[in-house]
Amino acid sequence: VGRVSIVFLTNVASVTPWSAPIIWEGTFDPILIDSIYKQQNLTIATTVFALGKYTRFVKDFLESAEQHYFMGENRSLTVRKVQSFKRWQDISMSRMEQLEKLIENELASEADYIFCLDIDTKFYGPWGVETLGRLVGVIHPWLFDAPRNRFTYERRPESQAYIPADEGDYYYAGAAFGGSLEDVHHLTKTCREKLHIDAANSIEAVWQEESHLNKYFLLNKPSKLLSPEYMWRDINESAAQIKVIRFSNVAKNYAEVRPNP
Ligand SMILES: CC(=O)N[C@H]1[C@@H](OP(=O)(O)OP(=O)(O)OC[C@H]2O[C@@H](n3ccc(=O)[nH]c3=O)[C@H](O)[C@@H]2O)O[C@H](CO)[C@H](O)[C@@H]1O
Ligand SMILES: [Mn+2]
Repeated sequence: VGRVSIVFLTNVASVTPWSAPIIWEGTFDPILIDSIYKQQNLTIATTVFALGKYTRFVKDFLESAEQHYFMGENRSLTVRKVQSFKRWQDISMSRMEQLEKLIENELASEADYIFCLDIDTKFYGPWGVETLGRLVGVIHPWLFDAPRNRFTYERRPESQAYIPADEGDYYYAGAAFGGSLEDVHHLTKTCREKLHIDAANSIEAVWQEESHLNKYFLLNKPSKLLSPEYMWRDINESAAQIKVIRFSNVAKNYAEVRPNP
């Protein structure tokens, strides 16, 4: 009596057209890469914003990060008060300027890498040194499988985030990006400038700073991409390509949690 195992292989691209790696489960050896990075004694900064009712997400974010997000002693947590806004869109967009100033004033000299994450999220699997790189973007969980003509880029030429129909590589999530302090400073500064120009012209990009991030990554190619394992739709959603959910949105009642529609 024999046993037959059937393994379903789902092909995913593990490299971009400009030769940057795309990180999926199976494309790296976590033990080997950990042992290499441990010798470097790196400091990784991570930022999240929690304003208004979004403070409810902080506990699960932090507790799950303790379990799955990098590992190491000497962790420290700093809380800052930031200006809030009436509209959730303004809260979300204002993160670019806050991050730009935070990097300039404090983090540039203190950390080697930074990740900037949404707070309505939770870790479910390992997120480690395989994610480190000069400039890191995450492929959006709703559009990783979609053809380019379905990408929700800003399509109005009046906006600084405009991307014409025949351009664009991937659709990136606004909820997670990172890299070296220098590169992320340049990213946040550029997006802040473009957001201000749009505001002065009374135009708001269709997906706010996520639209500007997508324009930035079109012109400044990320050196590493993370698969949607690193920013998934919801823990209860599955897709054949996703073998491990490492970090996911948590379900939220938009009408109840946001200050405006
Ligand atoms: C998965 C993903 O890529 N999510 C992006 C998406 O919608 P989301 O629905 O994920 O946006 P969201 O409501 O989570 O807002 C983004 C972030 O702003 C902060 N916040 C927002 C409202 C509030 O009252 N208090 C508060 O603290 C909080 O850190 C939150 O995580 O589009 C947004 C801009 O349109 C952002 O680019 C998000 O990152
Ligand atoms: Mn979010």
